[in-house]
Amino acid sequence: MEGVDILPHERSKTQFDVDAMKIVWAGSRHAFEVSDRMARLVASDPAFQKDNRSRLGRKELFKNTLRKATYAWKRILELRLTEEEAGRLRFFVDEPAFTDLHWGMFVPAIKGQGTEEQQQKWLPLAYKMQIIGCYAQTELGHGSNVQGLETTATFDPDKDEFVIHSPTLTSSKWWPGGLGKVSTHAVVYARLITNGEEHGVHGFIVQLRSLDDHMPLPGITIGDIGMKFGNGAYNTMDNGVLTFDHVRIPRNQMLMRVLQVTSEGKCVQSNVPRQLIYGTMVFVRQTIVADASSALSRAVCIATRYSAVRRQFGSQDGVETQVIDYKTQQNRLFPLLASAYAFRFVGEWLKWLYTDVTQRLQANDFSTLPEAHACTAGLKSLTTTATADAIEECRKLCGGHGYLCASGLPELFAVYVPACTYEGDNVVLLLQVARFLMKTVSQLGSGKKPIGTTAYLGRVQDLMQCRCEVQTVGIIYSINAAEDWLKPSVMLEAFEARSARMCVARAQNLGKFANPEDGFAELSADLVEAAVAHCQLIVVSKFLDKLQQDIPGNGVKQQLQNLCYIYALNLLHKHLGDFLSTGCITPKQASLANDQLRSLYSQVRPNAIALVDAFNYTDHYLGSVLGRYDGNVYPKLYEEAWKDPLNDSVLPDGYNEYIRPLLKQQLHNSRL
Ligand SMILES: CCCCCCCCCC/C=C\CCCCCCC/C=C/C(=O)SCCNC(=O)CCNC(=O)[C@H](O)C(C)(C)COP(=O)(O)OP(=O)(O)OC[C@H]1O[C@@H](n2cnc3c(N)ncnc32)[C@H](O)[C@@H]1OP(=O)(O)O
Ligand SMILES: Cc1cc2nc3c(=O)[nH]c(=O)nc-3n(C[C@H](O)[C@H](O)[C@H](O)COP(=O)(O)OP(=O)(O)OC[C@H]3O[C@@H](n4cnc5c(N)ncnc54)[C@H](O)[C@@H]3O)c2cc1C
Repeated sequence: MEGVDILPHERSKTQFDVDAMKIVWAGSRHAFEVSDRMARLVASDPAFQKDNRSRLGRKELFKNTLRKATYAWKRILELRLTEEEAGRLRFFVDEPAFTDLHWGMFVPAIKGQGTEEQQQKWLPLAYKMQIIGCYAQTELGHGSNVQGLETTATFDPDKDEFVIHSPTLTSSKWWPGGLGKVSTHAVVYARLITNGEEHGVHGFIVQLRSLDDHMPLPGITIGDIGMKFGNGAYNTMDNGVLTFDHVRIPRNQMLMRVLQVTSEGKCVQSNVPRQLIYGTMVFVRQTIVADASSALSRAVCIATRYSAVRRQFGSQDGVETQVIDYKTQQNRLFPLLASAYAFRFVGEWLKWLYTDVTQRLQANDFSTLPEAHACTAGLKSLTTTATADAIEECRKLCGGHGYLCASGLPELFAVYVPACTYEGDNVVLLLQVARFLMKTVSQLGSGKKPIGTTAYLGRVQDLMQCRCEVQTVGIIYSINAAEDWLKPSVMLEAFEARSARMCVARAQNLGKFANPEDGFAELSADLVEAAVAHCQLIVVSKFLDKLQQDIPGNGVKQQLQNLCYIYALNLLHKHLGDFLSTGCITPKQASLANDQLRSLYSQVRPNAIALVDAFNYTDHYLGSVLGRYDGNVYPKLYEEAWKDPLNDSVLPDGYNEYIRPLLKQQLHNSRL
């Protein structure tokens, strides 16, 4: 069987209701319908064509993005799309643009950190896009260390104004998306100084450009920071540089929900915790987790379809083997497929957690903010690292053709990989999780019961006193055969015990240092490992929780169960050192886990194509010849090659200047 016949044949082997799975993936029937409608709308509109992106120069590329972003906004208004529909439309347009920062960070920063009055003034302008905003926090010298920012906002009580100033080169704002060429306004983070005293970093709304002619206002120097990794990719975004030379703004443009500055320059702290200044990052990190499952599922969809189409070796009956049938290919691909589903469900849960913490904050309940910070930071780190690695693995899974831009994978990697850095470097974020875990463990002795995602540390409190010996974990007695690994309680216990034991061991080591900060610095690599274990436990437990829900559709739950156990058992295999060294499982049980994993791959194999079809991606969104729905890869790849500008003429530009004289010279030399 060749070409276009392969994927229909694969689909005929499916053992579950794909339409029902599409709804599980989307989150609800309503979400599916909205998403499906928006995907078709974008795919059918030539204005959203994107297949030439990697061939455009920077200026052309950027102008093209301006056209698409403004056209998308026009369509949103014309069609009176809801916020949900607009969000999905943006998703399928699939091109980073200034509007992401306007809607994704500028608006949320004003909503989260502005007073009622400030929201009433600025949000209507932003909602109508009469002003365009960005989020100007990072500087040339400091990104991770927010308290180290150097831009100053000095209050001048005589004029009732703040003076925003960049005192050094390293205080130049550097990186904000949308800043370089488009934004008229920014939320600028600067050190607040009143009456000669410093009061930490706060957000200020600053107008950057004239609303008449778009020229930078006096005292403001502004530009783009230059080309970034990859062709096309994130170069559609005008990440910018910005300096202030004593720029004055009215006092009421400091975002004052957390701290108010009076006209005399007195600072009045509200009852809101200071950490709320970081609230926009919590919001965006949560959206980044949801986005990870999208990027990962996209890469996996391409690699899975192509692995079914591609054949190499093993011709017994004259037909070569589909590469998806090689166990090594399955062992690399299926855990990524499982991760896409796992990240989808943990993303759903995180959205719930974020909504819950936001409602509590509105009611002045700040108790769950530290957990929300730890979860968003940790899961952002875990999912983006895994997704960036997975996209690259998918490229390799597609062999040589994966390296072609036509596969869609190089651009996907280039556009995705900065997610490991923006909104917090992934290691820096794991260190935040580690701090949270160490604090939780240190409070166990005082009888404070951990709640939420750390409740397990309380449940296994007896472990804290013991010497972490093998016998203390119940799973030791529960797993005697490979199938025993398919018990949810066993799996959960294994991950909880591993994480708890790693946390306790790290806490005990920290206790050996006279100065805890010295200990934290010295042991930071170990602490990061404990943070990863904790975050992996969250993902596994949320997937297991999902399976407890009523999931309609023939065979759907069975497939999800298979994927859940593939996700967990593959992690167990990859981190076997942790599980064995903490005495959570025995070597024999580890070997049984591998047997079970292989068996699950065989169960997923006939359903693999349907499991990626359930993502419901259009060919437009996938942007990949290898991942085409119809599997017609070779003719289309051949066709695509001829579209390259190098093939516009038979002789390349430069033939007469370089190739011809070279060949003539060689000929001349050989005759001598
Ligand atoms: C209708 C039409 C719609 C049109 C449709 C369009 C739709 C588009 C929508 C798109 C939506 C979203 C897309 C968004 C696009 C995203 C693109 C990404 C662009 C990138 C942007 C950025 O990168 S912005 C800059 C981000 N920067 C960082 O992340 C910096 C990282 N550093 C930090 O977060 C902190 O400084 C760090 C935590 C590392 C250091 O803190 P620390 O040293 O501990 O010191 P302190 O600052 O003193 O903190 C102490 C205590 O505070 C706690 N804490 C820290 N952070 C937080 C937090 N975020 N929340 C709560 N609490 C926090 C910390 O735990 C300490 O607590 P303790 O109790 O005292 O221990
Ligand atoms: C594409 C892109 C878009 C961006 N958009 C925006 C935007 O819109 N607005 C905005 O304000 N910013 C934006 N940023 C900036 C981004 O938020 C920062 O780059 C990010 O927070 C990382 O900070 P940094 O660059 O200072 O890295 P650094 O902190 O300098 O990291 C360098 C290395 O040091 C390590 N490191 C740093 N601190 C520690 C520590 N305490 N312990 C151990 N290791 C450490 C890191 O792990 C990393 O390996 C963007 C960045 C990118 C790449």
